[in-house]
Amino acid sequence: MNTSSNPRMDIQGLSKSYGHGNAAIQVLKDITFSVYPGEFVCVVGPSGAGKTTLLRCLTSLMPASSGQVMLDGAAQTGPNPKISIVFQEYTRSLMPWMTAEKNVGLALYNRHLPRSEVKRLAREALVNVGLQGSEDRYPWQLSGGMQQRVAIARALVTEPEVLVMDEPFASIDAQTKLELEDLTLSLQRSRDMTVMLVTHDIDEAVYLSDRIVVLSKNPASVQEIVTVDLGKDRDQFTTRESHMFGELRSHVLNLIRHSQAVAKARAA
Ligand SMILES: Nc1ncnc2c1ncn2[C@@H]1O[C@H](COP(=O)(O)OP(=O)(O)OP(=O)(O)O)[C@@H](O)[C@H]1O
Repeated sequence: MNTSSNPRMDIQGLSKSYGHGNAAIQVLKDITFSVYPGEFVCVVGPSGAGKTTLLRCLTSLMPASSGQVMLDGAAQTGPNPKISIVFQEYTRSLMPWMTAEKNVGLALYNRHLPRSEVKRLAREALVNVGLQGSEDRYPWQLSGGMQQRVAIARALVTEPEVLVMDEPFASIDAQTKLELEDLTLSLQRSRDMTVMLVTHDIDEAVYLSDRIVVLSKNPASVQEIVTVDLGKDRDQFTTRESHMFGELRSHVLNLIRHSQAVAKARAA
């Protein structure tokens, strides 16, 4: 990550309201931050703050009410193949009638590659997420963690510049979640990829991030951007036990508690 270089993604004054007229509810208000090449940024905030709305707007899955998102200096006007997305609900994002290999190959459908090349790339992507030997299995024959690995392979087979993940490990058991966090970190490091990940889990955010964007609520705006100076080499035991990890966790937790209290007082 190099914050002195040009941003890979520049989110400028993004606002979003649902509904119209008197019934309109503003969820995002003037969200502005940049993500730099090779950076791992997590977005956290109170429950229901608008984290998923933010990811949908910045990947153009949904139009923002105002503001814009720049990718490598160009304003985004629709979904961009340089950005891949991994959703929380792998059971709904994988095609149950397709094998793991076919699910991954699906991401390459509009590249007009020979079938043999799609097969080769899909198999290679599955190897990269530790699923060699499962290529011909269907999603329902795989554990939740394995299904999410397929979804990650499908997101990475197109070699995106930016990987956007919306609570990707929220429905995964605790042990597998740690493995998938480390898998994501190692894929990000080896490809020098830019990752933006939304999570409810503050420990996960501190463990994975170079910086954490903490959102407030009602409407969501950027409360603080926390730099995580834990170095590049992270380990589920030693990193999480370090003094700095504990301090960062407390700081982020306090920010979220504060914005939750403010939102509650405003609503009262
Ligand atoms: N399509 C929609 N139409 C109207 N309101 C919506 C829509 N999608 C989300 N909302 C509302 O916007 C607010 C933010 O929702 P969003 O899912 O973005 O928050 P979140 O921070 O991701 O939530 P969570 O913490 O539960 O994951 C919520 O009040 C939600 O009810």
